[in-house]
Formats: sequence, structure tokens, C-alpha cells
Amino acid sequence: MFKVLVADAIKPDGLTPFIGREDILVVQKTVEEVRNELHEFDALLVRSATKVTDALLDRMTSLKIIARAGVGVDNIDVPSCTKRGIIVVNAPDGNTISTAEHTFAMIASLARNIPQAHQTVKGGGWERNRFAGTELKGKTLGIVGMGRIGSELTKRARAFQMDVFAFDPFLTAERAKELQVSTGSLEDLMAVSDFITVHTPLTKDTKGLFNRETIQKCKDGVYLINCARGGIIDEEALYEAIESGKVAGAALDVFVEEPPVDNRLLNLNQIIVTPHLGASTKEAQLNVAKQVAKEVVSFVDGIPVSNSINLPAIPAELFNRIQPYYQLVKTVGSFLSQFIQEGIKEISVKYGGDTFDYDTSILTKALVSGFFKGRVDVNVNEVNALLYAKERSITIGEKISNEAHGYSSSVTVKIVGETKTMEVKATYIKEYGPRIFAINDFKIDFYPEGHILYIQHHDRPGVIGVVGKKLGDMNLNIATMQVGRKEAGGEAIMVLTFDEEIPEDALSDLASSPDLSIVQGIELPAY
Ligand SMILES: NC(=O)C1=CN([C@@H]2O[C@H](COP(=O)(O)OP(=O)(O)OC[C@H]3O[C@@H](n4cnc5c(N)ncnc54)[C@H](O)[C@@H]3O)[C@@H](O)[C@H]2O)C=CC1
Ligand SMILES: O=C(O)C(=O)COP(=O)(O)O
Repeated sequence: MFKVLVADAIKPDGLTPFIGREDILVVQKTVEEVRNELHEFDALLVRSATKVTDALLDRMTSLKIIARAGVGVDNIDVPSCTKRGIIVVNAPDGNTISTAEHTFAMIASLARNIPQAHQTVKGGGWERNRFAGTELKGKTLGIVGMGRIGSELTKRARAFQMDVFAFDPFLTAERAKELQVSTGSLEDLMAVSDFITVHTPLTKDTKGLFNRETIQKCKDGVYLINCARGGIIDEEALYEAIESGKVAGAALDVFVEEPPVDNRLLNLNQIIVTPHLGASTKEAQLNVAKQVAKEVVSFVDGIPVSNSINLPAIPAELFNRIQPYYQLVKTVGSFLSQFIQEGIKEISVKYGGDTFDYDTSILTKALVSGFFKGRVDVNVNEVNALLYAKERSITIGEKISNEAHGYSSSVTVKIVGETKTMEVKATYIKEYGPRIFAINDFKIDFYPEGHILYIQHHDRPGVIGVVGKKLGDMNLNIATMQVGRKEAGGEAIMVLTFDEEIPEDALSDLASSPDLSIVQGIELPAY
């Protein structure tokens, strides 16, 4: 049973992708409530409340995927997840509109003192002069971070006849033209904007982007809005700038500490606040819950997830195309791993032929994970395979070439161990499936699946008979048999397959035969 812990307030109506799945058990409880069963969960669904720390991951020993029902993943220790092979996905566009609308509501509220006026009227007051505001028309809105939310906000600002000035180091001139926004440096933005709103993730570069020094570069009487992450506008610096009158007002949906405790900003009338409500609409919550539930279901079904933070995205159409090789390289990795029972220095792969006209890095990651699976007791998968190899000083090489060794496409995988080097060539043929067609320059042709026996011997009459007799005496029925050699009378190989696993004593009995130089049993997954 695949167990999913829904730890934050995720809309139950959005969890429909799990309905009817008897292989998936969904538990809606906080981390605290299941503190003694944390090790049982395979998937974790969160919003921003649950802090997915290294210490929590230490306790969630079965965890394979974390899905963030929203955008920001700053509450998740992503490097620690990557190291552990845990996939992290988010729902990047499900709450864009809601957050853009909330931001615009905050801008309008700031401009017209709506929350403050509302409160005094409710208290019996009627102070029309005190709450006189400012028009938005003709004012400049500075947007820091022109991603999904920033871009949506632009459309709303234009409808209010505001000018938009954007700062985003990754914004192209073409996109800026499309959005009809002026662009420049952060300093340029600060110099021209009447309202400034931030829409970047919280990173080491954006933390304190607005601080004591930079706020001074803004226009006197500027309004600042933060509906992204607490800390992008330094809270202490903002307090001082409001007290001094440099900043006329600010709207905050997010705080460094949530909920804010003993935060002086809350005492200022010029500050309007909401409790991290940007994404809190029924539409956004339905969208993000559905998106992440679908991602987890895809993961369970072995389909690549669409919005991973720590894995390259593979569109479904591309996955269908690469699927045969994806499985083949894993098999080849496993085959070689069982052969080379020693420390290794290098894994290199060459992709040859027409099939490989896409980013093959996912195949290389699958190959490396296939190599380590079963060899180490940590979870090595496509998420952490390269990191795992790097930490162990294993060189990973990837080459693309036109050489496909007579097939339309093929892969060549070489492993360099402490004392041995081994190379396997394999291909996938639509009509025949996966084939290994060379092992260390021995030509061969077999379907790499199930219980396999590899034998290396001298090419001379009678050896095949010796092997056949010994196996017959042990009551082991050979399903298929292939032989290969480099030249007549030299070294040769046999690859035999069986319907059941070859017992250890049969392998040692064969290995004791003077006619055979290598006897190796190999177990490969079914296709
Ligand atoms: N208050 C709320 O409930 C919500 C808050 N958010 C926050 O809003 C942020 C933005 O969300 P999206 O627009 O969906 O993300 P996005 O990834 O589409 O856009 C982020 C933009 O920030 C830009 N950026 C990155 N570093 C920058 C820097 N140093 N200076 C200027 N620009 C920089 C990127 O180039 C990108 O265009 C999220 O990271 C999240 O923290 C998102 C949804 C709801
Ligand atoms: O999606 C985001 O980044 C948000 O900040 C929304 O957070 P929430 O899911 O409402 O806790």
C-alpha cells in the first residue's frame, strides 16, 4: 500500500485523483498527529505551514515524493530531499491568478486606506479627510520578479491605467515588449516607482532585497507591497522607513515568522496585513490540490512527474518515446553492477543513432541508478544518482554520436572498476524488444531479462556439452542459449536463460570446471 500523508490544509475536493485507487491510502493528519508513524509514509503533501526539515526527513524513512500544493518550496529542505532521492514537486500555476488578484486588492486598499477606514467606521467614526487616498491612474507600479504572478499583475495594473516598470534579471526584451512594460535595473525601478511589489522566490539573493540602504533609493512616499515571502523586504528596515516617512505605507501578506509574533510592524497604522492569503481562494486551492494529487498518482504509476523541482521535466510524449531506452539503460546498469563486484571509478555511456535527439541526461541518471540499485542499501534513483556518484568520486561520462553499430540506435556502457573494465552494447528493436548485442567485444544477442547465466570459456569442441550435461544433472532446464566469440579457437562466451533462479551451489559447481573461466549468475528485472 502506498501511503500519502496530507499534512496541511489541502482542499479534500482536490484530492479526487486518489479516488478509486485501492493501492493508495490517504491520511489527512498533521505531522505531529502521526509522529509515531512517520516512517510509514511514501508521500507527503504540504502547503507552507509544515516545515520539511532535515530532521523530519530523518524520521520519514520511506518517503519518496513530497508535493507542495502551491509555488514556494522555501519551507522544504530541497537539497536534503535530493540527497535522499526524494522527488519534490510543486503546483506552479494553480494559484497565480488568486495571488495576483490578492496583490492588486492590497495595492488598491493601500491607495485608498480601505482597511483603516473600515475599522474606524465600524468603531463609530466618520473621518473622511483622514482617509483621503491617492489615484492609481498615471502612477508607476514597480514589479520586482516578472514571473507568472508578476506578469498577471501587469495586466491588472494596465486596466487601472498604471505604468509598469519591471526588474527581473531573467526577463527577455521580447517578453517585456509582449507585456508592454518598461525595464531597467532595480535602482532604476526604485527611482521611478510610486508602488513597488515583489514577486520573487525567497533566495539568498532576494532576502533583504529591500533593506535600510536600498529603501533610501526609492521615491519619498513610496508604497511597498509583499505578497511573495517574508524577508524580501527587511522588516526592521521597513519599520524605520515608515516611522521616518520615507515609505508612506506597506501591504504585507507574508512575514519572516508566520504567524508574526511580537512584530512591531503590526503596531503601525500605515501597514495593512493579511495572514498569507494570496493563494487562499477556493479556485486556487482546488487547482493546486488536484495538480499535486495527480503528480503523486503519476509517480505511483511510474509516469514521470511534470513539475519537479529536483528532476528534469519530461513531457508525456517524449517519455513514451524514450521509455524503451529508459528501461534498457537501467537493465544494462544492473547487469554490469552484478558483474563488477568491486569499487568503481567511472561509468560512461555513449548514445548512438537517431533516437537520441533529446536531452539524454535522464537516461544517464536512470543508468547510474540502475547500477547502484541492489548494490547499496540507500535509495539511489534519478533524483540523486549523479550526486551519489560525485560524492564517491565516480566519474560519469555521456557522449552522443552517430555510431550505432549497425542498428538504428544503440547505447554503449562502460564501467571502469578498480581492477576490471567492462563494456556492454545494447539496442531496442521495436519488433524484438531490448537486446544486448555485445559484451566486452564478444558478439552476442540476447533479451536481457530474468535469470541469466554468463559463462566465459575457451572456444573448443565439447565445452557446450559439458555445460549442458552439468545443468541437466542438476535438473536445471535451459530456456535459451546464445554463444559468442571474437575469433575461432579463442575466448568465447555463452549466455543462458532459465525459468527459475540458478541456485548458488549450481554456480559454484560450474565454476569449479577447468573448462570455464568465468561463471556468473545475473538477475534482471522483467520488461
Ligand atoms: N502569498 C502567497 O500566498 C503566495 C506567494 N507566492 C510567492 O510568490 C513567488 C513568485 O511566484 P511565481 O510568480 O509563481 O513564481 P515564478 O517563478 O513564475 O516567478 C518568479 C520570478 O522571480 C524572478 N527572480 C528570481 N530572482 C530574482 C531577483 N533576484 N530579482 C528579481 N527577480 C528575480 C524570476 O526570474 C522569475 O521570473 C513564489 O516564489 C512564492 O514565494 C506564490 C503563490 C502564493
Ligand atoms: O504557493 C505559495 O507559494 C504560497 O505561498 C501559498 O501558500 P499556502 O499554500 O497558502 O500556505
